[in-house]
Amino acid sequence: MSRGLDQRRVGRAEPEEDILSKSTQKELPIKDSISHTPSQPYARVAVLGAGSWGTALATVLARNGREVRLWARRPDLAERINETHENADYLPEVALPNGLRATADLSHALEGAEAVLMVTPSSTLRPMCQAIASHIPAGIPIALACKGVEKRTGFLLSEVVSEVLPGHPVGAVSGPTFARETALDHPTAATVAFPFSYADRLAPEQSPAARLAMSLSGGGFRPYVSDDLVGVEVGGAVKNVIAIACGMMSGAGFAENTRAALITRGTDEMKALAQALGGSRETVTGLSGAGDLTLTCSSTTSRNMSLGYQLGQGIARPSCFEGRPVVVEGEVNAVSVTDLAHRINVPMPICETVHAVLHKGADLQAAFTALWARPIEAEPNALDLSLTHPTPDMPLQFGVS
Ligand SMILES: NC(=O)C1=CN([C@@H]2O[C@H](COP(=O)(O)OP(=O)(O)OC[C@H]3O[C@@H](n4cnc5c(N)ncnc54)[C@H](OP(=O)(O)O)[C@@H]3O)[C@@H](O)[C@H]2O)C=CC1
Ligand SMILES: O=C(CO)COP(=O)(O)O
Repeated sequence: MSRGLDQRRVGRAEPEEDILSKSTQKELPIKDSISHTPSQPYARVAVLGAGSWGTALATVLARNGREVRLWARRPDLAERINETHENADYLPEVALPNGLRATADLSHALEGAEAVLMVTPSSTLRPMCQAIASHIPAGIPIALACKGVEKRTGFLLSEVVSEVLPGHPVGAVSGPTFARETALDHPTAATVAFPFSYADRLAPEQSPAARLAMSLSGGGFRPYVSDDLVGVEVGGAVKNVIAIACGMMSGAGFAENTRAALITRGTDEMKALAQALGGSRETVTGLSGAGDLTLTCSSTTSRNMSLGYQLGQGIARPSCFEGRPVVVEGEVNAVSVTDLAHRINVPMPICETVHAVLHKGADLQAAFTALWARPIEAEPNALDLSLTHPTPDMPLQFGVS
């Protein structure tokens, strides 16, 4: 039984700070005996997924001197990337570095890799892990660059990896990082998170988080390191759902006050979920939480914001993105995040509202009117209040700018 599933059974988990301080106290003699030599970047990295984000991360790694094998699902795309040094399907007109080679053969992609990045949509993670199981040597660190919660199980994506591929350190790379800007080397910061314990007899500098951060670091790409994987993963999964809410309200004609309220209250929903799963509320105020939420809620470059915006304008789902299939993680994660929140009794009213509109046929205007008319709450939730909204039946004035 995985750690997360245990926590979901018993409800609220022991706070991360307590776990860390206890283990640090116990492990002090080990900590003192570890030598802190400089961190070595990984020489060769496999990036699985040649969509926009996989290609951007592979570009950063290769530009910073790593040998990179980029796995593309379609052999023709792999061939075109190698011939033209461009991924015209996902990042047109971005020159890809020489150290980046694409392949459609998973065993070839993983051959000699010292670390692996998983960058296909979250719903494909479990089959991807199953597909690589016989090709990946034991102990190779696996970092998630996809964002989400698994729908059927309510597992964080790291728990999916640990279940299918036990024995690998599992972490994540997450932050406010639009793929195209990252590939073009615009100044970008992100968090690299792996759980850390001195009991593993590694100095922090030798941890997978530090080594992967060193591997990515350079040019415009500035990584930060964290050991709160739960907090980092929760931010990445939830921010996409909140961005859809932001898009819906913007598309329906509301402006900056509304966006700021949704970003702030959305951050609170992330904090509550992270804490309930054993992560830290503080992590959620960092790049992978509030940082990514701010980015994603700020422009229709975001596919999640854009979907919400179109729905808020009254465009029917099949016509959004001109009918093209586009990966919108918040759409599937509106279901998985709210299901998980129900299981462990965490109120997430914005995510609930998005879920109701996307998947339960709720009317967008009525659903957001109800969201705004909820009983008044304390901020932060220290006070035990019982205050009803004074005008619960007055609808929001949609369409008035
Ligand atoms: N784009 C961005 O700016 C960022 C994205 N992310 C996250 O990265 C993840 C991937 O998104 P992104 O790269 O943007 O998506 P894209 O739509 O750009 O690319 C999707 C990729 O996944 C592949 N794929 C689709 N279905 C499957 C499947 N069933 N099995 C294996 N591969 C599949 C596609 O292959 P094919 O071309 O053959 O269909 C393609 O390579 C998401 O979780 C997203 O949230 C995180 C940070 C930034
Ligand atoms: O995660 C992202 C930026 O950090 C990309 O957001 P979208 O999937 O909404 O485009």
